[in-house]
Amino acid sequence: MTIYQNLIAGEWVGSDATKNINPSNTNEVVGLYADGSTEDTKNAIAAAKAAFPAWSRSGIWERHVILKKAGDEIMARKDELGALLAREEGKTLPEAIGETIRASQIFEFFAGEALRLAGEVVPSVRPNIGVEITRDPLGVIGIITPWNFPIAIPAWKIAPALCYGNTVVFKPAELVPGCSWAIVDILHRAGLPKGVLNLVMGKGSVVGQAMLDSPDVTGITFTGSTGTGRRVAAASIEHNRKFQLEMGGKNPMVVLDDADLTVAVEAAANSGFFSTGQRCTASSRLIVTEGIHDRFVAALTEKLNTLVVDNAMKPGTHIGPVVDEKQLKTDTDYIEIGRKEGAKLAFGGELITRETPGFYLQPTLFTEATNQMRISREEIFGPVVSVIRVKDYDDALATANDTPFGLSAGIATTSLKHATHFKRNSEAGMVMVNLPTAGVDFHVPFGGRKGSSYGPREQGKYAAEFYTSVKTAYTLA
Ligand SMILES: NC(=O)C1=CN([C@@H]2O[C@H](COP(=O)(O)OP(=O)(O)OC[C@H]3O[C@@H](n4cnc5c(N)ncnc54)[C@H](OP(=O)(O)O)[C@@H]3O)[C@@H](O)[C@H]2O)C=CC1
Ligand SMILES: O=C(O)CCC(=O)C(=O)O
Repeated sequence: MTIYQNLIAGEWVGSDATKNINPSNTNEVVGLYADGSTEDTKNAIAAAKAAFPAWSRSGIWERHVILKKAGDEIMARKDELGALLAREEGKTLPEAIGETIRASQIFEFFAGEALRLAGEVVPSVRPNIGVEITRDPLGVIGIITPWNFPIAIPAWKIAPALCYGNTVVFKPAELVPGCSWAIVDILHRAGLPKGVLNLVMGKGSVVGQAMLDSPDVTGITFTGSTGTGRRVAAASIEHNRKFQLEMGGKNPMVVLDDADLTVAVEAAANSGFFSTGQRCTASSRLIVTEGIHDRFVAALTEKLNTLVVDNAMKPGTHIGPVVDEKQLKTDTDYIEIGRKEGAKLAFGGELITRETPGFYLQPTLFTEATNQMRISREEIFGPVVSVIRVKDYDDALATANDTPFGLSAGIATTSLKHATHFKRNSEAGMVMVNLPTAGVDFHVPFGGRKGSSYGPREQGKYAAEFYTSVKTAYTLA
């Protein structure tokens, strides 16, 4: 089998490799991907540092053309790349193609942003002096991505990093290197100069750690677990480096008595269980007022009965497998914890077998959960959802906000008053009304509050805040 190699200083290198396994069919090896070392990472950082002066002064048309070419090629290959994504991560083929389209749109968006780079000229408070405010690129950006969005998250970090004139060392999650390799290959062929974008696949504890330890990495953007996020933060403070963290969520969806039941059930099923619940924006707490509680639980259970869990590539599958054995164990451990805590298992909870050997788990719904139970407080990151019964809207809002996290939050209601109040008073970075808490647009800010995020927002034009440093220049006229 061919080894998909790392890209360091414009050369494909590496002979040690790790198998990329399909979670829908563990007999299938998706490909062999290079296993980078500390030395490889140091070489990649040195290459990115050497390439920075020229790339930071490159023309905006050159950046536009390269990012646009990448966006166009990803779109032209959406079915093939979507299939690769579904095979390596396990989300269903339609979801995977949708994510691939999103990645293409992100490159197109930042191709446009490259042409819109601008500063400000303002008068000084002193006579005969001009003031210019501009944005400089940071330098070498370390990009560390998780496994759950194998093409969209790399796209929304790489595209702005390059657009604003930074060079990059990129380390994707070891579980899903395929889509990352493909987009780096596309950008390389699109004409990026040597060393501007370096790919080092391999273990977080080796490659990621070497990035954290390097004084030459001037910014790190990270999405993943809270534990690793804290390591990124500690190491970055040590090096006086800018960093941005997107971590977990325990996102609430409030369902009020006056909700449209169909809208509420569709939003809850999508948010809680699609993409196998493996989204940081998933709703894992359904906070339901008394008057609709029993009808909502009955309708949601009926909906769950219709969802097909199977091979991600099979037509008709609604929910693919869990990503790997480790995550499956986390999910089943939490199901056991929920049972012991006294929540009622209203649906699912069992492992299932399918034609192909994979990590299949039934969508799992607990009712009679409290907001203090571990299943309601800790991020599970699987298709496991708790329903928490509350008295009224005020109780629902207080319960929704009573969490260490604050990424996204939703409300299902037909009341303008409650929707408006919830948008204002939710302690989450993203609020959805009558919509799933997951599934966001690519051109507007993405990020949360409290334990979910740290640093400036990602995506849209707000991305400039992380990837650039503001400079104020004074000139005597
Ligand atoms: N907010 C989100 O979007 C996500 C949240 N999670 C949460 O995290 C839990 C565990 O997932 P997991 O994949 O283990 O998350 P991690 O935080 O371990 O992984 C995220 C990224 O960090 C890398 N990494 C791991 N250790 C280090 C290190 N010491 N230094 C630098 N980088 C490192 C990983 O590399 P590698 O994987 O190659 O070792 C991966 O690229 C999930 O159950 C879920 O709760 C997970 C994914 C996404
Ligand atoms: O919900 C989305 O569209 C994005 C979610 C996400 O970025 C994540 O789960 O890491």
